[in-house]
Amino acid sequence: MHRIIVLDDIAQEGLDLLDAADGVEYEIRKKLPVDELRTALTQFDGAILRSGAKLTAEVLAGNKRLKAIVRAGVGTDNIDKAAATRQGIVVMNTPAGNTVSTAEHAFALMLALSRNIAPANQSLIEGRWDRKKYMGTQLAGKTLGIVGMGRIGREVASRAMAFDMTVIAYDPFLSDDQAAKLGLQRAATIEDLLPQIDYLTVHTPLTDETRGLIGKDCLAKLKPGVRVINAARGGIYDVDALVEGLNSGQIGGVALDVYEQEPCTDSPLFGMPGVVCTPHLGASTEEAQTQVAVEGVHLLLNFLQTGEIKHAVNVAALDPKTLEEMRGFMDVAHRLGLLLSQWHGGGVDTVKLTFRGEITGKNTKLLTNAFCVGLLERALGEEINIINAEMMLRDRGIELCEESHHEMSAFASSISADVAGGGRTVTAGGTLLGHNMPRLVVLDGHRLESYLDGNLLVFSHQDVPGIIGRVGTIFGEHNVNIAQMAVGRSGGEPGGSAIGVLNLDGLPAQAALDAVSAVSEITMACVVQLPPVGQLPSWLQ
Ligand SMILES: NC(=O)C1=CN([C@@H]2O[C@H](COP(=O)(O)OP(=O)(O)OC[C@H]3O[C@@H](n4cnc5c(N)ncnc54)[C@H](O)[C@@H]3O)[C@@H](O)[C@H]2O)C=CC1
Ligand SMILES: O=C(O)CCC(=O)C(=O)O
Repeated sequence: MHRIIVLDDIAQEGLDLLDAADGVEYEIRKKLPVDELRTALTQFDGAILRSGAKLTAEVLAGNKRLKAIVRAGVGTDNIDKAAATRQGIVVMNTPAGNTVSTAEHAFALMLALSRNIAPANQSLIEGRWDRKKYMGTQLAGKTLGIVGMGRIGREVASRAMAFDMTVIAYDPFLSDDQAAKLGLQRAATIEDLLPQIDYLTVHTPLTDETRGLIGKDCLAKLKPGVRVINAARGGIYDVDALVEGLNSGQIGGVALDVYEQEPCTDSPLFGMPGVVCTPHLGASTEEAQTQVAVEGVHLLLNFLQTGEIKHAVNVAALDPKTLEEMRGFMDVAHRLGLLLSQWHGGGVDTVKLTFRGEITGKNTKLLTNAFCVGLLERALGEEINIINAEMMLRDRGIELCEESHHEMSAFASSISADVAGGGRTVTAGGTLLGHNMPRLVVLDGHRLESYLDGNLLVFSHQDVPGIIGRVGTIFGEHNVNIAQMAVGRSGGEPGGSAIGVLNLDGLPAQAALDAVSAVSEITMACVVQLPPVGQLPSWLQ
C-alpha cells in the first residue's frame, strides 16, 4: 500500500484520482507545525503540496520512507531540493498547468495599476465619485520589460503585443533568433532593458541569483513613473527600494501577488498610494488548479507504481520504457559498484566509469547512478538510491568522471570502473549476457568470465600450479561448496599475476579465509557479497 500525504489544498479532481487509485491511501494534513510535519512525513511514501507547506532540510531530515514530493504548481522554492536529493527523494512539479492563469494575473495587475482599479473601487465603496482623481494611462504604445522569458514570461509577452505594446525581454537563455520569432526585442542585460521601459514584470524562479535581482541600483535606472509588477516570487524585488521609489516618484506603481514571507499581512507597501496587491492568486483559477492537481497526482502515482520520473527538478527523467531497457545494465553497474567497494576496501578518492558499445547510445547517467549506489550502499545502507547516489559520492569529496566510447570491446556493450584511493586502484569490467545474466569480464586487468552473483571469494595470486587446488582443499575442509570458478591471468601468459573468483554456496568462516590468506602465493583474498542474481534493489524493480 502506497501512502500519500496531501499538505495543501488541491482541487477535488486530484483527490478523486487518489480515491480511485488501487493500492493507495492518502491523508490530508494541512498547516502542520514543523515537528508534526517532520513526524507525519516519515509515515508516507509520497507528498503533494502547493506553496503553503515548507519542506525544509529540518523537516526532511532522517526521513527513510518518503520517496517523492510533487509540487502541484511551478515554483519549488518552498522545498529544500538539495536536502531532498540527499535523502534520495525525487522532487517533481507541474510546469505548465498554471502558466496561462499566472500570465493573465500578471496582466490583470498591470491593467489594474494603469487604470487605478483598486483605489477607484475603494473610493466608490467609501461614497465618493472621483473621476478626475483616477486618470489612468493606456497600455497601447507603451513598452513592457520582461525579466524571465520562460513559459509565463512568453504568455505575458504575447498578451502585451496583442495590446499593442512593445516588448523588450531579458533572459540569459533568450537568443536573438528566438526573440525575433516571438516578435520582441532582446536586451543583452537587465541594465540595458531598464531605461527603455514603462512597465516592468519579472517571471523568474526565486534562486540565489534572482533574490534581490531588482534592487535600488536597478530601480534608479528606470524612467521616472515606471510601474512594476511581481507575480513570480517575493524577494526578487527589494521591498525597501520599492517603498523608497514610490515615495520619491521614481516608481509610479507597484503590483504584487507574492511576498518574501507568506502568508503576508503587514507589508510596508500595503495601503501606499499606487500599490495594488493580491494574496498569491496567480494560479488560483479553477482551470489551473484542476490541471495542476490532476497532473501532480498522476506524477506521484506513476512514480510510486511504475518508477516513472517526469518533470523532476532534482534528477533526470526516467520513463518506464527506459527503465525496462536499462534495468539489466543498471543491475550490472550496481553489482560492479558493490564488488569494487569490497575489493578496494575503502578510502576512495576517484571513480572513473567507461561505457563502451551500444549502451553509449542510452542514458548512461542511470548506469553511473546505479554504480554509485553499489559503491556506497554498504556504508550508507538503504538511505542511498539512484536519486542521491552521485551527490552523496561528491559530498564525500570523491571525484567522479565518465567516458563513453561508441566502439565495442569484445562485447556489444560493457561497463568498466576504476576506483582509486589510499594508494590502491582497482578495476572491474562487466557486461550483461541475455537479459539478466550479469557477468564480470575483467578484474584488475585480468580477463575472465565470472558470475556477478551471491557470495564470491576474490583472490589475487602468482600464476603457479596448485593454487586453485589448495584453495579448493581449504574450502572443502571448512565445508564451503564452490559453485563456479573463474581464473584470469595478466597478459594471458603463465607465470605472472593471476586473479581467481569463486562463487560460493555459503559464506566461508574466518578460519577458512585465514587459511587461504596464509597461502604464500596468494597476495590478497577477500569475500565479496552480492545479491543473488534476479534480486533487484527497490529502486530498480
Ligand atoms: N504567482 C503565482 O501564483 C505563480 C508564480 N509562479 C512563479 O513564476 C516563476 C516562473 O514560472 P515559469 O515561467 O513557468 O518558469 P520557467 O522555468 O518556464 O521560466 C523561468 C525563466 O526564468 C529565467 N531566468 C532564470 N534566472 C534568470 C535571471 N537571473 N534573469 C533573467 N531570467 C532568468 C529562465 O531562464 C527561464 O526562462 C516560477 O518559478 C514561480 O516562482 C509560477 C506559477 C504561479
Ligand atoms: O499553488 C499556488 O497557488 C501557487 C502557484 C505558484 O506559485 C507556483 O506554481 O509556483
